[in-house]
Amino acid sequence: MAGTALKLGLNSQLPPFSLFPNQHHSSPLTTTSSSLSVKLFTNKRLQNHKPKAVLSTERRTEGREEGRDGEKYDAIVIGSGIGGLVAATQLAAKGARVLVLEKYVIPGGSSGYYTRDGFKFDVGSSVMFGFSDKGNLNLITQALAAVGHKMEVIPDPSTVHFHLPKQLSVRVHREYDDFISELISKFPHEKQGILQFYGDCWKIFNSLNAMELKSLEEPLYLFGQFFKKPLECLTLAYYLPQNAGAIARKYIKDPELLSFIDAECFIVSTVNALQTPMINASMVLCDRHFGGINYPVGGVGGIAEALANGLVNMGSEIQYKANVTSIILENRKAVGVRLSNGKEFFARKVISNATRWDTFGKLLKEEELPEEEKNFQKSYVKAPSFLSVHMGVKASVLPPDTDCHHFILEDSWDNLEKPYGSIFLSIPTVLDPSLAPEGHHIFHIFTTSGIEDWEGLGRKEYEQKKETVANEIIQRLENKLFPGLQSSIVLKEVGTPKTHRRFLARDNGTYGPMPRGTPKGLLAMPFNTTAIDGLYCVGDSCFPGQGVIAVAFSGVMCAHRVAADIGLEKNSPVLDAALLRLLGWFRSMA
Ligand SMILES: NC(=O)c1ccc[n+]([C@@H]2O[C@H](COP(=O)([O-])OP(=O)(O)OC[C@H]3O[C@@H](n4cnc5c(N)ncnc54)[C@H](O)[C@@H]3O)[C@@H](O)[C@H]2O)c1
Ligand SMILES: CC(C)=CCC/C(C)=C/C=C/C(C)=C/C=C/C(C)=C/C=C/C=C(C)/C=C/C=C(C)/C=C/C=C(\C)CCC=C(C)C
Repeated sequence: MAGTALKLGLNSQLPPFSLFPNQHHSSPLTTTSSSLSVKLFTNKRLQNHKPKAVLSTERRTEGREEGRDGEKYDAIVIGSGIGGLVAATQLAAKGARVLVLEKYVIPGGSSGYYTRDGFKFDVGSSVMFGFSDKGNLNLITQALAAVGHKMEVIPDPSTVHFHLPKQLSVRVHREYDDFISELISKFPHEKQGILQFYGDCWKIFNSLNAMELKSLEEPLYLFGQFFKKPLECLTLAYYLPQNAGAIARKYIKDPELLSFIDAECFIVSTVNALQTPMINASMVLCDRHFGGINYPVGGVGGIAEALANGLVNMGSEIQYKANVTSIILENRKAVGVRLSNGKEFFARKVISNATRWDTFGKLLKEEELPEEEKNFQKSYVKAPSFLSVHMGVKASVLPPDTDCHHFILEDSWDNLEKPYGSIFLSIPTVLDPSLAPEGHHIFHIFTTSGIEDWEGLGRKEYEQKKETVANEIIQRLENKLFPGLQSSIVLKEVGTPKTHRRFLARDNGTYGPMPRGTPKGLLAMPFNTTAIDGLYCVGDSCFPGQGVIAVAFSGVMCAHRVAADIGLEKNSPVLDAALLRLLGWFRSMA
């Protein structure tokens, strides 16, 4: 539970966000995994598997690795973000032999971690959806169970505490009734509208929760679901092209309440409610009360570590410091990948967990951009990146009963979507004190920021700018919530969009896709197959978009489609072709 002692190394381990060369990050597979509360289920199949080599980039010296003639690998996955790891582990659980190639030294991407001076920091979000023990939408729990793991989690009593203009303060309690009563107490004249809007969200959530979630690109499954759960499927089909803001406006008139719903959506989509697909909004606005937000003991990085370990235990492989620089095509079919050191690996299918911009713009740069990708780029732009500040602070700076997650927008609703306009703050040590040395807390602060603000600066100017911008954000937090914050800091690491670009290998350090205008809900979002035969994408630039649980779903869908294509799941080539054409046509209508 919360107080479980986690032995963190005494030596500083430089963080991924440090820009100093020659930094090291100890392998999660050799150091910290034993200290995480990860339980191995009894699973005969897993016990019979012998762990294969990990970190084995040196295994063979010639250019070409095995995998071609004997078809050693059924699939290669480029990148070990949660999207890539879920696709890989789901495939391995179906009996496929998978190779994951990760550029960095540990798994997880945006859901990784780093340690420094006894603090253990989550790289990205600490708000975990899908981590409960009930329903069909606990996709993180299910992904871990597929590799025989279960992580101990700490229930968060509130998802987020909003601190908004005109002193509007709303706490999103775990219990739905408590949240709704608090919201109604702030907007009593909108009681009906509030119940109707959130009621629609529940209709969608309950439909999603009733379904078995698999690839929407696989016709036998999709038609089977329509047959088994017609009402639920029709509900989802009805809401698929709709956005939360438009539905909120059907029921609610008060502009301040509509702005609150914008903020509810912004924290998960980085855009306002009018641009946020209703299905995605419903998923997060309800799961936080249904399964609740649960924090994994030992930090978010433990999820990726457990998945990577599970993958290896099932006889597949993961290699680190394996930077894929191109996807190898033969007769317009993806057959393998080439690394920066010249090594080549071959497999029946290639899955890219790099963003679609990176996949098509960098790994396939010689190719003309396929029409589908042009359409994707017409509908979606890269969301800005983040400025992130990871701090260790003295515990005395926290008022009693401080919540774990906060969203702060001080003066004007107009600033919601502006760079540095609003501030996200997570204090995961409120839930799991073992992440920091005794008497200290972690502050993970982030705010949107574009790469253009950080380019063309000299080294000194860049460092000075990081210090100035971070200090302004910290001062705002001090003024609003934590008197004495500046003087309580014992450790501070600032990451910019350039840092995110470098360490997460995401074009411009982007947070993910953002609709160019008002989208038709999720209709234009591409699934996992691509115009290149044998190449699939997974992660947040695929349906349903950003979010750890969202990319986990994209991993489940991708694994199902690939498994059907390599004969590990039922498939029907005739229906496949018809459905893929139909889905392409739907997307072109968006
Ligand atoms: N600060 C934040 O909170 C933050 C920031 C960005 C993204 N996110 C969230 O993180 C999730 C993204 O998950 P995801 O699974 O889509 O991806 P990811 O970005 O987390 O992981 C992609 C992985 O692929 C690796 N990679 C990329 N290109 C590679 C290459 N050429 N060769 C080898 N490895 C390569 C990267 O190193 C990374 O580990 C989403 O939930 C997103 O919303 C959060
Ligand atoms: C195909 C056709 C055409 C039709 C058919 C119909 C149908 C059947 C349909 C179906 C559908 C489905 C199944 C769908 C599904 C979906 C899903 C699952 C979704 C999900 C989503 C999720 C999400 C979006 C999530 C997100 C999250 C996030 C992003 C988070 C974040 C967080 C953060 C950033 C943190 C914050 C912090 C603070 C405040 C501090």
